[in-house]
Amino acid sequence: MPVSVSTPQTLYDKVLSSHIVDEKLDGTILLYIDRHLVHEVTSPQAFEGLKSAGRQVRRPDCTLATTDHNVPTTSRKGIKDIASFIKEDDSRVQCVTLEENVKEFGLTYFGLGDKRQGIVHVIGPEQGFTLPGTTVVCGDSHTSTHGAFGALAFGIGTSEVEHVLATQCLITKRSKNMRVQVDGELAPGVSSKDIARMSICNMSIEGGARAGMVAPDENTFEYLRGRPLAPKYGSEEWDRAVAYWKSLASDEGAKYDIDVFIDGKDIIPTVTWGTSPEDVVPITGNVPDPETFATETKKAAGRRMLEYMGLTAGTPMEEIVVDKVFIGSCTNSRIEDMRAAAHVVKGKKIAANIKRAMVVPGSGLVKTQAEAEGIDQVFIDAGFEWREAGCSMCLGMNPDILSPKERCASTSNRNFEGRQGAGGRTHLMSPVMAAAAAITGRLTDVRRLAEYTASPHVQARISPSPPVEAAHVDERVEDSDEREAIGDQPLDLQPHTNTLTPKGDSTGMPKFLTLKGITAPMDLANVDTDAIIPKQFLKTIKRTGLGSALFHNLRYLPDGAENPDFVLNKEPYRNSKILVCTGANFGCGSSREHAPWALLDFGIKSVIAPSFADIFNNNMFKNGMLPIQISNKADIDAIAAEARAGREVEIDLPNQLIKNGAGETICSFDVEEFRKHCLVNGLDDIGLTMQLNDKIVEFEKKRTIHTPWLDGTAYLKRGKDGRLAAKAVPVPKTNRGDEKKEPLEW
Ligand SMILES: CC(C)[C@H](C(=O)O)[C@@H](O)C(=O)O
Ligand code: SF4
Repeated sequence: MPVSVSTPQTLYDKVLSSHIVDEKLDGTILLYIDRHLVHEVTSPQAFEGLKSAGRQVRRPDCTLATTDHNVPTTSRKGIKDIASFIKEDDSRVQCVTLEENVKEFGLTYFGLGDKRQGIVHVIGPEQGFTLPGTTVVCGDSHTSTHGAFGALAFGIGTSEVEHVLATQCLITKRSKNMRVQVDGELAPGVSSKDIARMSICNMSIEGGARAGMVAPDENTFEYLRGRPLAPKYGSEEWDRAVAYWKSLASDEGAKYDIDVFIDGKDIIPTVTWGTSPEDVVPITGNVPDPETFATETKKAAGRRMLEYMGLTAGTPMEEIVVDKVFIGSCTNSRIEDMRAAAHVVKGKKIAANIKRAMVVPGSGLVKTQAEAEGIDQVFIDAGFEWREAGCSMCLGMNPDILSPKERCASTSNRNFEGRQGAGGRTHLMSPVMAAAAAITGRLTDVRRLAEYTASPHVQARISPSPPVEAAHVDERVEDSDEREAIGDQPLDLQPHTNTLTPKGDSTGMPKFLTLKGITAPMDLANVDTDAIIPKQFLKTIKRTGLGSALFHNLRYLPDGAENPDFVLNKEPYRNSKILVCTGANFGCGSSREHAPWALLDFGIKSVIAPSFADIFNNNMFKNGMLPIQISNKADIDAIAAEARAGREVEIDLPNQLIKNGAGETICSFDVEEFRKHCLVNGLDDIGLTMQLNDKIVEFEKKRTIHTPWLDGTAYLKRGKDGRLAAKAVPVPKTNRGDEKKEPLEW
């Protein structure tokens, strides 16, 4: 929705300010959410929360659900239903629970029998559900992908999923702006993941950003043309939308907090060597020597990484032999990725030492398109497996996993310990580089493959994707077989708003005032949420019972016995109430709220660290827990010293002080006023937001006037004139605020 301002604004500022429902003096913002994607892993507890509070989904028409993380990627021919198809109990329960929830709440859902099923971050753009200038959220950290369209898109935890389902809003605050500008030509062999819109925005989360955004331009409009949920191409509404989308680019003279300029020719195909996405080197480089790292914490982390990865410092990256190759994930499983990798593979065979090479398209539609282009056969002829859509070996919540010590060339986005399977070793890279590794059997500079540099795909990554024909897309949606296949889905969604019943009661959390107890010390940096709670424990549909799995891979030895060296297995730390970590970026990676749930279930209510990843930080607060950022090294060392001595530490939230067991102050700490208020009073966010229902209704009326394409019945059949069939239920006039306009003019 346009906002008129005189000072130059960034793209982020524009999208943010046009979605503010309410802003408090302390900067707390109630943000309206246009698009909510839902998947099976992070939603069960949210739906359960709605049910127990008797709440509805406020905007079913702005919510889209699919199953992706747990689903097997084996052939789905003859599939009867998800319950008989998924063999693994926990995965099946999670998927079936989602199906029950979408039915109960009337949401659009792409199940396994539907060609439109796929990874949330692939299907959103593919359907035109993701649109420029929108706010997009999902209980998944890689929601940042959708920023490629000029949307403000970010991952949220399960409590926030519940909040958005119930209120279509989210409580947030303003972020800082960083501009990254890549100029000039890209060198040959530099491709998606090294640099490309959706991949870059996808992995902006790995770079520490909450969201990545690219201003919409002709490439964006071309991509969106004819997508089922985009405004109808050629209609007055399309023109109106494009005019608005064009206004979103950052203004001349807009101010950024940080500016980064990169010359395209300096980018070399990049691979990871360690167990954090930041551990990268150019493929032409060597495995680094941790002894050259700046601090003792980094040196120790580097040594551990080399040991885990089975690598020796100084080894040329190109000498590293791989066992498996995975081309897929929300970073790199689109048709452009398939085409680029197939080009490298065409006419060749995978190397004899490759035990398994898999290609997993990001959605059923990507798969269908690739098959129409003969890409599947290129891979199959070379010895690859051609699979069905899903997250697959990116995370291994489904049967696609690495065995211990197996090394994988992977186009996914995270190389954390155990991410692709316990003991598995992941090297992240682009699709063309993974394809090259499959052919040579080792990490390989794709530019060495003779024909490669002459390929149109070398530079194709910065060109627009071929337009999707409108007729083709409409055909998919109107195809009667397909409608049958999804016959049990609530296709005739009603674009109505389930308005809130404002309840005065917003209490619901236990109050947090002071906390005194044993404090466990940790000296690791970048403690990721995969480490806090590994993927196999995400299959629960409950919030409780995860304490025994906390830090599973660090806490237990491969035979299941306790690791006597791990802090939580030692006395007195088995009874810790606080964790102090001296390394930065605690809780990075995935948005899984299971991480704070596991800490809480163990008994830890507060974590003290030099810095936190944003989603994890939010997730702690949403569970009545307190993350405390202490950036002063002397202070955090002093707290860690108390912890190491086995003495109690006290946190006094009302006075914002950390004290030693004797009650002497070690240091003070900052906490946002609003968050403190909620913790101290045990307030529940949803209850608070519900009290602002009038403002939300007011916002929705304006949204309908300014961006009517965001309300909708989405998948209803359209006539030749682009209008929805009579079966459609119009948006209630009271909510549109524009009596004269035809409600269903798409
Ligand atoms: C399961 C989900 C919470 C998680 C995420 O947030 O990223 C997953 O997609 C991942 O990649 O680790
Ligand atoms: S990062 Fe991997 S597991 Fe997470 S959404 Fe993307 S494909 Fe799925």
